[in-house]
Amino acid sequence: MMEVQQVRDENELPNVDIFVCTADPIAEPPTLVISTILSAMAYNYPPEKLSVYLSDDAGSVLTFYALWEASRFAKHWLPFCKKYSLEPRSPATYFSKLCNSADAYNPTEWSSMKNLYEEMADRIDTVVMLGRIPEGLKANKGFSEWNSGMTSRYHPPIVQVLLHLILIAGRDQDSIDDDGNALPTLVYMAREKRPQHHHNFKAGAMNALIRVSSEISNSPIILNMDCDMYSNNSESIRQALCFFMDKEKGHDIGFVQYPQFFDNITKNDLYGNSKNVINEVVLPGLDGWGGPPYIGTGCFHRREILCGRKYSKDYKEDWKRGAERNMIRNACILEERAKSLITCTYEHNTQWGLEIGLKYDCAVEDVITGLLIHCRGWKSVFINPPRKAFLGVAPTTLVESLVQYKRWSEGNLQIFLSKYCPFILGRGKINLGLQMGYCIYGLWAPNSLPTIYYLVIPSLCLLKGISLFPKITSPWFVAFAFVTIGKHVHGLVESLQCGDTLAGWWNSQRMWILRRTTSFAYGIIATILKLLGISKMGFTITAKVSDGDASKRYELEIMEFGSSSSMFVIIASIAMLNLFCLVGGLRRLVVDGGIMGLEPLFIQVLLCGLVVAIHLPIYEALFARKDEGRLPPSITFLSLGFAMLASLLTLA
Ligand SMILES: O=c1ccn([C@@H]2O[C@H](COP(=O)(O)OP(=O)(O)O[C@H]3O[C@H](CO)[C@@H](O)[C@H](O)[C@H]3O)[C@@H](O)[C@H]2O)c(=O)[nH]1
Ligand SMILES: [Mn+2]
Repeated sequence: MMEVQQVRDENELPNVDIFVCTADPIAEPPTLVISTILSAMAYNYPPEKLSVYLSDDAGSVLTFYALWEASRFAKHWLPFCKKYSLEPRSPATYFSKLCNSADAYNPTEWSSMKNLYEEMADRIDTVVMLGRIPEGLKANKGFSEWNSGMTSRYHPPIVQVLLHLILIAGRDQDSIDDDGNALPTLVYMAREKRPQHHHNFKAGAMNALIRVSSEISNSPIILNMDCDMYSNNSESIRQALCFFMDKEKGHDIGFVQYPQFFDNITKNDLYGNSKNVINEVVLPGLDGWGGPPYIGTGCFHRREILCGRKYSKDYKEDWKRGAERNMIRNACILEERAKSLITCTYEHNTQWGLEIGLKYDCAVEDVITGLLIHCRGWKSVFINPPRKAFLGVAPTTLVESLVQYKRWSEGNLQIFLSKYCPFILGRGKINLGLQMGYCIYGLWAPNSLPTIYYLVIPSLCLLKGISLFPKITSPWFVAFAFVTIGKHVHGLVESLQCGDTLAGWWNSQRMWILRRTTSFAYGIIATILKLLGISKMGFTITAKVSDGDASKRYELEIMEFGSSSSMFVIIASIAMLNLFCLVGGLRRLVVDGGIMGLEPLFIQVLLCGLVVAIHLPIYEALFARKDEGRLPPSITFLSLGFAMLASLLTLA
């Protein structure tokens, strides 16, 4: 990858727009959001060519306040980053990781910057805790957009240009930093929300951003970042541009996707959240078949392609697009124009969400949008440089992780069952390998059915003494052993090679079982209900914070239950059932047949034993733990009841 990097004339660099989405000031704390924003503003890239947009789906004045603070802090932070070539440029991460000022080049400057940051973060946290902004600010431009009747689901469109170079001459003296250099453009946007109009979640926010930015900066390249995923490498824009601007091959490329990595994964990755194998094996593999899917964050698109353009040999990118800065000196006019593009009714009777912009009505708007781009003839590129480009927040509780996988499996199954199925839509348009690559995810959800079968039926048969698999002495046994051992050894080696630990691999095996029995099963049900028109699509945001004790347990890698989610009933019942079957089955063997009776049931004993072994943390949470994160007694009773019922019915 690095070889492609060419030194270019700085003047040739195109403008770049960065979109950051947030949706809830409680689940996604504004301090987290602005750290992402600041890391994006601080890219090593000519600031007058960079515009950063925040879409706030909560339309919250608290988030706006945080962004306003960030716009002021940026004046000090950006020169500081550039002066010392800091990495990472998210202040929250930088100051939390480099705790020792002795490592800094200039300890006094370092400490004063740290204080400045911490004071700002404190002010923001206080405002968020109180739920209101300081009285004195209310009259300020921007803040006066809010009034008491507004909620996250009911508010007018808001666009506030916080920093914009061209305005310097007029109102905005703030658009230069401490060293007198330009700051990137910074814009706050909250699209209009009314309860009677569906807002299409992140896809709707992205489409609104596309339109608002077209009015303000209109850059040819767009980078999309989730608010919880900061830039960890200030060179990422330049690296991505190497592909788009490559004289020979750049022409075909629609988007450039960086992997998703997380900076809150514990040593043995209890919830199997790290995507090491996906990032090191699967996505590079798909890259060879025409390119990785669009996975929502850390992705650079050409604006035109995001807006539905079909591939053609004659297409010429207008790299100068947006370079003629909007010469309107009055920010208010710009804002009013932009607002008119994000009303609830703007998209009515248009192709937005269908042919233009991100696709609506899919829980994985990113994947389906990327698939459509691929099918319009464009290629994508996967880029994974040694210094990670983006680092995010992975779910820290079991239920969060399961709900996230439910959304993903549901969205991908929905694509698979629709006219957008990669095999149908992609036929003749994309490589068969890529079609199959997309379908791995489409078939996640259906995979729950065989998994549940294998977790329940062989164990119940063991309890009853019915043999389902070949004896150890049978030649067929070899086939079973070969497939099972082969698959798992292969998986294990791959996982270790990609940097997982042995315990991490074991944990991820457990997570796959839990996901298949819960997330994926729910994913099937949700997809069916949606197909029948009984329910509508939802988007449950993943929480980015957890309370004190829960996060301590996360650090210690103790599984977090705590709530009584219906998913836990399934998990606990399967665990209990297998325990009963193992004990009952072994007892039967000892009492009736002695060790000789084991032969025909060997595979089942082994399978059931492994299921019990992998569920050990579940038994602990059911019976041994006393902390708040254990499984609640109601779940213990329910699961005992279900498991006993199933066992008794089997034996009867
Ligand atoms: O109505 C909504 C809901 C979500 N978001 C934003 O979408 C992003 C992703 O949401 P998150 O709860 O963090 O979901 P994840 O499961 O972590 O997201 C992954 O999966 C999603 C699709 O399911 C993609 O949209 C994301 O880009 C991808 O990182 C966040 O920035 C949210 O603020 C909105 O802007 N509006
Ligand atoms: Mn996320």
